[in-house]
Amino acid sequence: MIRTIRCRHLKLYNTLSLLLTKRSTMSDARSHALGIFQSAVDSVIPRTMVTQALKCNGNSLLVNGTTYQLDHNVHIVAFGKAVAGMVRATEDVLGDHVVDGIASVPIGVAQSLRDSGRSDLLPSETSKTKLLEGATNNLPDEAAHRTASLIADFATALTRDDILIILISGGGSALLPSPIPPVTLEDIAQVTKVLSKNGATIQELNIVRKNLEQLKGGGLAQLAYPAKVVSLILSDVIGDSLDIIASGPTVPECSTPDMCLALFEKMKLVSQVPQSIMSMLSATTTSPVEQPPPNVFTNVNNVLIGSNRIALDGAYKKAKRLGYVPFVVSCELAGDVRQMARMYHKLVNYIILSLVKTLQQPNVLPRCELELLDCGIHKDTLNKLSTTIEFANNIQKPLCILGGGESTVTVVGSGRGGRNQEMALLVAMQLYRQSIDEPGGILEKFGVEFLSAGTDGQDGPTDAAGAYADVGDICTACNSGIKPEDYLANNDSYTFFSEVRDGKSLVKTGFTGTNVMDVQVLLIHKK
Ligand SMILES: Nc1ncnc2c1ncn2[C@@H]1O[C@H](COP(=O)(O)OP(=O)(O)OP(=O)(O)O)[C@@H](O)[C@H]1O
Ligand SMILES: O=C(O)[C@H](O)CO
Repeated sequence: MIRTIRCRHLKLYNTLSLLLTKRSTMSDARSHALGIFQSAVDSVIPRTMVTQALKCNGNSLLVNGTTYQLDHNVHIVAFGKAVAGMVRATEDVLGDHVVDGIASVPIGVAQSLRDSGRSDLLPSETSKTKLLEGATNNLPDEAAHRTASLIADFATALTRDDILIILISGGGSALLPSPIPPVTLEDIAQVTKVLSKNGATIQELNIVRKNLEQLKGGGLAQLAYPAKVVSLILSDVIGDSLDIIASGPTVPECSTPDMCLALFEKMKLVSQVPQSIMSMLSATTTSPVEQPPPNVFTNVNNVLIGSNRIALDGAYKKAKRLGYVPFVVSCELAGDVRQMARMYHKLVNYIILSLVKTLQQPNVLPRCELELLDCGIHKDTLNKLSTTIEFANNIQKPLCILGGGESTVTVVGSGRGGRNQEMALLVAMQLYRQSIDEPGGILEKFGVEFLSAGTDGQDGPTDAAGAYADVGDICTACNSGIKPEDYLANNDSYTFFSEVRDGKSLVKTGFTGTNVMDVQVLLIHKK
């Protein structure tokens, strides 16, 4: 239940506003947070990743320790939300060694890239790769199905002299539907909807897809055999499991139909799963599963070229260059957005308590530690953080805490927003409430800025990547009669940030051409 903010504390707001709108500190910290986020994105943009992965020297191509002979024998297959730019970068590196290609990309992607002035993320005019759009609303549809069939035929026609470069990113599962009859495309769309609506994880959803579709779970690599396969993979899943990203079309499969049936039972969804799927899974469990030829996967070179961890590495380096002591709390943060915001609020308190080492209240720090463990932070991480805080304190430098992953929002209201904007608003509100509850407390001795944004540049159905927020945003809102808790209750974080400070707290990067989930930047400095 959202507690009502006590707007009668007007005097205190004004003092806080004054403190928090000290122009230079505010804008410095803000531009630092944005710069750090931008570096995270820059380290996983298609051109950076692809040129690092494909090393060309004359007619030889080195990828992940394996050398390939180039002889105008490269074919491209691509599917996912971020592959248009990956195709462009691959063709730029390999030039006319690329002879043909097919890419399955989301509906409208080409137009929206052109509209936002990012034609550099589209295949060039002379590209050999056909860009085919489909999968409206990230669901498998007829258009994507047709493209998937073309891709299957394309891969099957390759010979041992060919090199197939497969470019994979998040959203690839919906863009490469290949139901095994009698299961139909509609059945696949139906089971996807039922599982997603009932809170199945992406791991659970993709295990089901892999057991029902031909190209998933290593199926595409099997069709391409005996061609040599190089798979460049951009991860949008926590843990970066290659068999889960886009349902692992080039990764050997070890799940079974039994696992799918057990999942439907566990989630009490048996009655909502199409009959053809239930029959197929039940039938396969009783007959031995067909094994792929033994050499298929020795011909496959799967390379993870981008991930949230790689993005956070980029952010870490930038923070260090800007004079912060950086610390990565985790690149696997997941769960409800309120829990994640609570964790960041606890982190702020843990850090500032450690910095001031409150001798008057010796129990506060251990309590804070227990709360963080309770929020899912590992003991090991806390120990390392504690050493980092001490180091920052000794050299009198500000701290930059970095986190990454993907939160979830249960949308109950009719407002506009996204998980990142909602998290930023929640964190700022918790800090604000603390300032009200503890006037003159230790929080006021520190500047705290928080940014949360999606690396793809789009947070929910909005044109913002996320938001940057601090106590000042909430003070400013309250001073203008805007009640943040009303916006939160209506999942209307985008409108909130648009109305406060003329929308300057929204992070707007435009479509970035990559997608490795979300990044948080928390800056803490002594005032
Ligand atoms: N008004 C809202 N406020 C907060 N979150 C919202 C709102 N509307 C939608 N969302 C969230 O936005 C998400 C969908 O947006 P988005 O396209 O960024 O995520 P996605 O489909 O997971 O894609 P990707 O993983 O590629 O970022 C959903 O998780 C949904 O809960
Ligand atoms: O396409 C998919 O399966 C998801 O985006 C996870 O990679």
